[in-house]
Amino acid sequence: MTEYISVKNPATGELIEEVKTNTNEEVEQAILRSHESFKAWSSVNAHERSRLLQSWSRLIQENKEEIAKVMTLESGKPIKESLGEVDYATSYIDWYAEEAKRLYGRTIPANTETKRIIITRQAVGPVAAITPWNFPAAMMTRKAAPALAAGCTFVVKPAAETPLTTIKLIELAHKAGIPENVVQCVNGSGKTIGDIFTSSPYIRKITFTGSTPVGKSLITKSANTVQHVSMELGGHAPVIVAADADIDFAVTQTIASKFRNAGQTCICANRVLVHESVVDEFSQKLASAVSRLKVGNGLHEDIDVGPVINKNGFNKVVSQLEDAVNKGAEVLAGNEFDANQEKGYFFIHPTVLKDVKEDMNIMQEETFGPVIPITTFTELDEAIKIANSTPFGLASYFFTNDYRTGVYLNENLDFGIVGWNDGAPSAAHAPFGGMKESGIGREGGSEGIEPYLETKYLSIGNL
Ligand SMILES: NC(=O)C1=CN([C@@H]2O[C@H](COP(=O)(O)OP(=O)(O)OC[C@H]3O[C@@H](n4cnc5c(N)ncnc54)[C@H](OP(=O)(O)O)[C@@H]3O)[C@@H](O)[C@H]2O)C=CC1
Ligand SMILES: O=C(O)CCCC(=O)O
Repeated sequence: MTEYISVKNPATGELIEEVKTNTNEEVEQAILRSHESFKAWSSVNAHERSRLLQSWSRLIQENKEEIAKVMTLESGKPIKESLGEVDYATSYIDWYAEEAKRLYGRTIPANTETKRIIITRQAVGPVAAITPWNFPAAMMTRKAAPALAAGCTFVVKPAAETPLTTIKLIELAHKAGIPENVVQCVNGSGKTIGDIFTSSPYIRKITFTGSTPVGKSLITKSANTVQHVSMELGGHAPVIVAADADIDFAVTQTIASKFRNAGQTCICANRVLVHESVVDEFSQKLASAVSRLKVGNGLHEDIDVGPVINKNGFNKVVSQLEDAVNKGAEVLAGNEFDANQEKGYFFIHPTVLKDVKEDMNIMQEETFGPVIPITTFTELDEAIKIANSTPFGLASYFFTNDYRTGVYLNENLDFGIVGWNDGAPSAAHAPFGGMKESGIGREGGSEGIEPYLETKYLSIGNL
């Protein structure tokens, strides 16, 4: 019997579309097609692969408004953010269309006159990707673009909440001339399809963005087939506001970092540590600005913060808030909800908490919602200790105009991404990824294509 995923608008709970799921056999056939088309695709010359990627990017841009609308409908993010995400998604395709032409090898001087040593790079093989709902376009293209540029074939399983954007982008890839078997989309349960991907002898690499527990299980399962893995997992980003920081700037940047996609990003500000001498000024200015943010259906142009994705996401945030307030946190803004379980929409008003302590869950777990917990520190080392005290190591931020403080913080924070007076560090041309349980590997920049390449060492003898 054919099964369907009901894709619903998280701002209203209304059904947008039913998407047919793929049977296990269909997923296996897609993998087989990926395997069978690998040789031909990896043999296409890099300039041609680059041209095809450029055409894909152009077509996406030509359909930008339509894609953004679909993205807002299925993810709930404000339309201005969806339009921005389309640009962000194509920036990865544009970047890797160029990198395709720069997959250089090298030679190594041999220790005898009768040998030559040549190092070349080749595509790792068919790649399987599992992507999340929070960035339905960009998390796919930042995997697909380097994979295709390197000569890999690619099959993606998008999140059940947001398959429509991905389906549309894959259609456009085919329209751009990338062969249908080279880039494919399958739909269904993450667990079932993840198991098929990780046990397949044809898939040579699995790349995932999502929660840390799922990432860990994919790493474990892919060990059986020794697949390459790239994992972009949870974060718990600290923001450190030093005594000398430009407070107004720190407030603006913290808001930009925190409320993008209603706080549902793995790099958003999650714990704000403010020097005790400036905490009152910072908290008051922050709460006042946060109270002015407009919450609502992301299709309306003036909306700053949309709904959270679903009931599970809502319950997690509410339970963190209850725990914090019960343990003595003070609410400076928000802590209000507009949720309708029956209809299926869940809005959380942007919230600021003060007097947050380390034993509160909100300081230990990723929130994935529009809440800013503020705590204080006296010595810089105390802030560093708190910042580094979780298993996560994705993004961190600090605000200071003192170069010694800045260099010291950068050298002592155990995070893959550090924003110094910068709450928005993401860029296609820079390596994005985490330390510790936040992941393995980097996406973006020249580093982002490395995981899709094997190194081959050729030793020519008897010359
Ligand atoms: N790093 C990040 O950007 C993200 C982090 N998260 C974190 O995870 C929390 C929970 O969100 P949630 O959506 O449940 O995240 P998940 O990690 O469960 O989902 C992300 C993707 O993984 C798939 N998936 C789920 N279970 C498995 C599995 N066992 N094997 C393989 N793939 C699987 C999902 O498929 P399916 O649609 O079928 O569930 C989806 O495509 C959030 O609150 C947040 O803290 C979530 C999303 C992104
Ligand atoms: O939340 C994520 O998984 C990725 C954050 C988006 C970005 O800034 O690249």
